[in-house]
Amino acid sequence: MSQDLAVKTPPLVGGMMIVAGTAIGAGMFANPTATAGVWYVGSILVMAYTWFCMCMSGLMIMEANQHYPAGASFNTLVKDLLGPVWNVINGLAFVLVIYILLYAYIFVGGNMLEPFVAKLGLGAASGKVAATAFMLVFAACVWWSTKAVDRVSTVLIIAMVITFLTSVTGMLNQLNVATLMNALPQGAGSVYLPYVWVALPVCLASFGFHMNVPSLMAYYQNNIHKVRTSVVSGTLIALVIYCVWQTAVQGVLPRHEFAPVIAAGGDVPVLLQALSSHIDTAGLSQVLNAFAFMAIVSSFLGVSLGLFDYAADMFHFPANRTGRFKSALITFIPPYVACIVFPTGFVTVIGYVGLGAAIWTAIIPVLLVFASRRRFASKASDYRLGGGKALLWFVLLFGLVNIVAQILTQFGWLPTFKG
Ligand SMILES: N[C@@H](Cc1ccccc1)C(=O)O
Repeated sequence: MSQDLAVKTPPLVGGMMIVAGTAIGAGMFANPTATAGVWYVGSILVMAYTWFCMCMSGLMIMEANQHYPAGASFNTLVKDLLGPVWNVINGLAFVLVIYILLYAYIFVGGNMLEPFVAKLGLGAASGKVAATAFMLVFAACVWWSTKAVDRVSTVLIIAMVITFLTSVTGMLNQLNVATLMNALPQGAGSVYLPYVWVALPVCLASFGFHMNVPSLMAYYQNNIHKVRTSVVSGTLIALVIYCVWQTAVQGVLPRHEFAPVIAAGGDVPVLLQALSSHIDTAGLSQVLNAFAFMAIVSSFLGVSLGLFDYAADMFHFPANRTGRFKSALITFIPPYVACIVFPTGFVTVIGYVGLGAAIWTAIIPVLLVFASRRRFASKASDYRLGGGKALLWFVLLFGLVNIVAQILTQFGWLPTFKG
């Protein structure tokens, strides 16, 4: 079995960072706004529920993956266990999610650069120029080499840890428990439960990391113990960071003051602007801005690499500059054009990410386990996720609820909190 102790595999911390790094991203800025309706206690419960289901579904991909040689891709598993139809559904949902994420990152990154570009005197064009500049600079990193992405990401992660700790400590110092509990005299109502549906898909998106599982199985040579620990602790790190962030934001910005942020589709600069009117020092809001910008860039790099490699593999583009240029065109042009032509709100599109991601991060993993338990006679040495069929149905239901919630929200059939 591949868990042979003689096989030396890389240290655990790398896997944990990969999972935490992929999970923590745009969702972070969407969560406080998307959960303004359920507010603080509700949001913590929604996040805990989502974390549990998403962590379990990650382990399900691992359980199915153990029957294949290390390095087998997500595609290989789906094609072999579920057949060509599911493989097409999976591929489409995968590409769609990445395109929407890149769209959101270019949108937000451009918005954040706009004040600087506006100083050049470009007038109304400055928003588009800013989005173009953001896309070109960071797409160039991806095109240049994976190593360039690796280097830039490492620097970003170190700077993010510093800015996150600085800004969050500053915010937690100014935290108001009455704000957090929505107990201010001018508090915005006490109806929370109907808003849970709108919050779910956005939270699902913020716990997505599942394309990492087959890569981790390759990285750790099918060592179940290491992959399981990476998935569980990486997603736990994400949960803790999201909860701290949620406390800092919803403890500073009262529920009724989310109105302008919600009206702007959850725009990150509008959220940061609203926060800065409650945070005393100007320095703190700058640190927060810097953190937000780096979080967007690091997700942009990580997510685009996923599609970049997928495109290169699918169209057999060579790994030279021209081949990489073709993969880059496929990766960046569609989301960039969409962003210039249809600039919509940020939280709105993250909801679509939740819809597409529910397919391949919740439903497909459950189906993979059903199929693999049927296909492969279980050996004593095999890993089997506990919880039996009940857990599989629990996670399947989670995926379906998220899909239905997002579709109904789109039709305007679910109550949305307006502040
Ligand atoms: N979790 C990522 C987005 C993501 C969704 C689905 C899969 C992978 C990544 C974020 O919050 O930015």
